[in-house]
Amino acid sequence: MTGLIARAAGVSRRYGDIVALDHVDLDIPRGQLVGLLGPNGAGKSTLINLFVGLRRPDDGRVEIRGRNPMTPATRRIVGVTPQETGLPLSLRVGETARLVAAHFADPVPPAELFERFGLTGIEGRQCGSLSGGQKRRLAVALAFAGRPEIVFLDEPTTGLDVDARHHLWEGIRAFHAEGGTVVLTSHYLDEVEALAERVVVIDHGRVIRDGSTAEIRDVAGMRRVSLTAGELPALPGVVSAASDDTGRAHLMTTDADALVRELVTAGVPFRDLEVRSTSLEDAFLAMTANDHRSLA
Ligand SMILES: Nc1ncnc2c1ncn2[C@@H]1O[C@H](COP(=O)(O)OP(=O)(O)OP(=O)(O)O)[C@@H](O)[C@H]1O
Repeated sequence: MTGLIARAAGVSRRYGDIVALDHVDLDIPRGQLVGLLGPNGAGKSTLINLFVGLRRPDDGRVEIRGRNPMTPATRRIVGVTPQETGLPLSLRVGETARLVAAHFADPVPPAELFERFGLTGIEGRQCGSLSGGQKRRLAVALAFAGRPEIVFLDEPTTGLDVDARHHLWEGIRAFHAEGGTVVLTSHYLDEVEALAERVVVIDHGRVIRDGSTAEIRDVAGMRRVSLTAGELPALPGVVSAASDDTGRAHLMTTDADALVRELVTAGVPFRDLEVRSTSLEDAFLAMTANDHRSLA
């Protein structure tokens, strides 16, 4: 089946005076792996809560496969790991997995799920005795138990060490490779770069950018120009400038060629010039900084 699996159309959600989402439009085609990126309080979790039917929008419409996410039939095709996971602490890991599996007609056998998410060997442990990282991995694994069509993962790898993160990534990638749709939020920008094919940047309850990971980087078009020099004159096109402990200057610019030409024209004595493309994190910071500036 192709086409859209999830849609938010003109969605707003307020909590008292706080506008958590402000007229958000977002279409998610079946099979896509989408990263939602944004600073704390941007509205990412609120959007996920609407998609999984935990809350209703104040305005607009949210649909999963064209239907209300709150209906039981729709919930059965949706997997979710919320930001804060409440596992039954006195149940064993295997029992918990079987309990979750019992809600579905054709669940993934727990052993297969554990294998996929690197949890084999802890089936007999009580959930309450697991480390924070193990609890997190179990909670994420359980989102896949019912062979969902779409999975929403709110900061799936928070608090995990590098190995555990990579194990989870493999599980998520395997689901996606079989045609599953994934929407994840993350504060780890390398995670979004590593997993997602599409990045939706949310800030102040609005979608401020929507594109491929490469496009998002290009939109900001930022380059980092690093050099060792004495006092630098005012240079056009420099978005931000900083120097490190060694006195090396790092200039963020949207036009590295023009900046280098300007340095030469101005007769600035410099050495060890380096021009690098920026990480998504740098681009993201530049984007939100630009947006805030344009509002000023
Ligand atoms: N139940 C609630 N009651 C009141 N305000 C809320 C509630 N849930 C969220 N908010 C507010 O709505 C805004 C959006 O919050 P949300 O949790 O969706 O952001 P987020 O992008 O997921 O943030 P984070 O990255 O910190 O998890 C914030 O200002 C938050 O304080």
